[in-house]
Amino acid sequence: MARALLEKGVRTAVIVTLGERGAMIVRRKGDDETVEQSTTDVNDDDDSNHETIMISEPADLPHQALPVVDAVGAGDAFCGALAAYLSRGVKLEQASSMACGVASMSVRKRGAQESYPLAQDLPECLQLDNKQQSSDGEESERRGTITFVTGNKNKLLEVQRLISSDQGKSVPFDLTNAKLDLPELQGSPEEIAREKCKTAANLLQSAVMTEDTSLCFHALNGLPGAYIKWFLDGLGHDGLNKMLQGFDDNRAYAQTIIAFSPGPGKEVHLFDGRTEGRIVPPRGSLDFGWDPIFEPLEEECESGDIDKGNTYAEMTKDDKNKISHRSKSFEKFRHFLATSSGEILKGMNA
Ligand SMILES: O=c1[nH]c(=O)c2ncn([C@@H]3O[C@H](COP(=O)(O)OP(=O)(O)OP(=O)(O)O)[C@@H](O)[C@H]3O)c2[nH]1
Ligand SMILES: [Mg+2]
Repeated sequence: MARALLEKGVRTAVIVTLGERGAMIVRRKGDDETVEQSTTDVNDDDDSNHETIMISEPADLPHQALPVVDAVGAGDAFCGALAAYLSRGVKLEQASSMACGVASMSVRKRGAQESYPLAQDLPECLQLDNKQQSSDGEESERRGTITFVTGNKNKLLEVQRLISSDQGKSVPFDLTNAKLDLPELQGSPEEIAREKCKTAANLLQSAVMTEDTSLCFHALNGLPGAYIKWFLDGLGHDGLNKMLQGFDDNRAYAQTIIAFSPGPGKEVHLFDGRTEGRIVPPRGSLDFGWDPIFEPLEEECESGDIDKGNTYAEMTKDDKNKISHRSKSFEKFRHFLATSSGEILKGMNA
């Protein structure tokens, strides 16, 4: 349906609201918000001409814990809020995420109009544009939104957990999520991360963060590294263990590289976090990738003051976050956001 509407001449994008799952933006590949209608011949059965961007509300809105009581008026709340944000110059993806946030407030009250929040009742991160307009150049008041582009729900959950445990060290940025599977070039983890982040910033025309995780075996000079996803899919936990048979070194490190760009064509900043461990037969919950075969070294556990001898999959999520590759990289990123926020906000608005 969205593709048919685009074919009939919708100029920018079709947005489909998806209830509690947020919303979806469908547009022609290569279009940004200002591009005139494409002349591409669109084939309804072939998705190669379109891109779909999944949008969710900003993480950690204060009302999220409240029960949903009535969905009447939620679509109108979304449309009204979207129009308001767009009219203030907020980009489509960010405006859609914020509009999901407003609609999710409306379903927590009964009725239609009575359920819409007043501007002054909106939480800080949904008031972004008011702040920007009223602050008149005063940077300390301004906030920016960064879109975490990932197709991996477990990564998103861990980063959301890191952010919510970050209260008190807060930075003037809100995080939203776009679920996109981006092409990943071959190369070193740094090269892959840099190119993926550039692609995401161009595609979304906004400030983005991406993250790439590698699992690097010392005995294999760092392989499978960034290609661990395909090795894990192809060989499973047992196969990964077998790859080390014949070596007397089962050590490996997990590495996350967060890449951040304030916008299309802007500099990409990389933040590297590593945790040293051993590859062992699988133990613990099977929720997340290779967690069951990665046992962090004793020194890593000591540094986080957690029990030794467990795989990531046997730890609580909070314990994993105390020592994980992801949390180390995230901590560097958070420090960068905290110490360079003025410059970054300028770059985002330039
Ligand atoms: O057990 C795990 N514990 C972790 O902490 C962890 N972090 C990432 N992964 C997995 O390692 C591969 C990296 O690939 P990756 O960085 O390209 O991710 P992805 O393609 O799934 O998502 P994204 O690229 O859309 O963000 C994928 O198989 C991920 O599922 C992990 N597995
Ligand atoms: Mg990937």
